[in-house]
Amino acid sequence: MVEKQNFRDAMSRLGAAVNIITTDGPAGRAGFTASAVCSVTDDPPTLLVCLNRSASVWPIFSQNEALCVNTLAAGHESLSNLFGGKTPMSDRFSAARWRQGVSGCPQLEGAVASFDCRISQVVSVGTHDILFCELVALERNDDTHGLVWFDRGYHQLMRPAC
Ligand SMILES: NC(=O)C1=CN([C@@H]2O[C@H](COP(=O)(O)OP(=O)(O)OC[C@H]3O[C@@H](n4cnc5c(N)ncnc54)[C@H](O)[C@@H]3O)[C@@H](O)[C@H]2O)C=CC1
Ligand SMILES: Cc1cc2nc3c(=O)[nH]c(=O)nc-3n(C[C@H](O)[C@H](O)[C@H](O)COP(=O)(O)O)c2cc1C
Repeated sequence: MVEKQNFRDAMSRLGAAVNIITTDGPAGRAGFTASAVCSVTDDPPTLLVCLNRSASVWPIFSQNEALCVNTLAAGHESLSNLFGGKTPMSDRFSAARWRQGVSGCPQLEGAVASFDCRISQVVSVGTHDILFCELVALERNDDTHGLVWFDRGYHQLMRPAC
């Protein structure tokens, strides 16, 4: 049996993009920071997001039918901390500029990419819900540098100059 702490220590060695997952709809607006995001299939274009059911945002994401995965850029570290902590929702959103995407969910200005999705399926595993998300629209910003969560800290990824 692998201990939880041992698992987390090993998982901290897997670098991952940092994302702010937003939603809006009948249950209201919410957002949280997530590194557990992954591409599932490109036909139809689908990704997954793992959300802890004990998070304050869970009731909102479980009622709304859409979300947007906003992949963070270098410079978004403090915004990531805001959406990853015990911060009131209004403080989280007032710290950045947002547009409304096709799905109605907030899209972060200056994100590396924004994946606007409808939630197509939800599977519960252990403490988390896996949200399968089918793309309805996407935006890319190729002028930004990347941001990775590795070894419990942020690391900026610079694009090489041409
Ligand atoms: N998948 C998740 O739910 C994740 C949650 N977090 C949360 O963010 C905070 C800071 O995390 P770290 O500084 O990276 O240190 P940490 O020691 O809490 O986590 C190390 C690594 O373990 C994994 N992990 C952590 N909590 C998990 C969970 N409840 N379920 C599945 N995997 C989990 C993630 O890959 C994480 O980067 C913690 O409260 C952590 O729970 C962070 C990353 C992923
Ligand atoms: C870098 C980072 C990555 C995180 N990744 C996830 C994740 O993939 N899934 C998740 O459920 N929570 C993740 N969290 C934690 C949530 O962001 C946090 O629980 C969420 O903001 C809810 O907090 P609240 O209950 O105070 O509102 C992450 C936090 C940080 C700082």
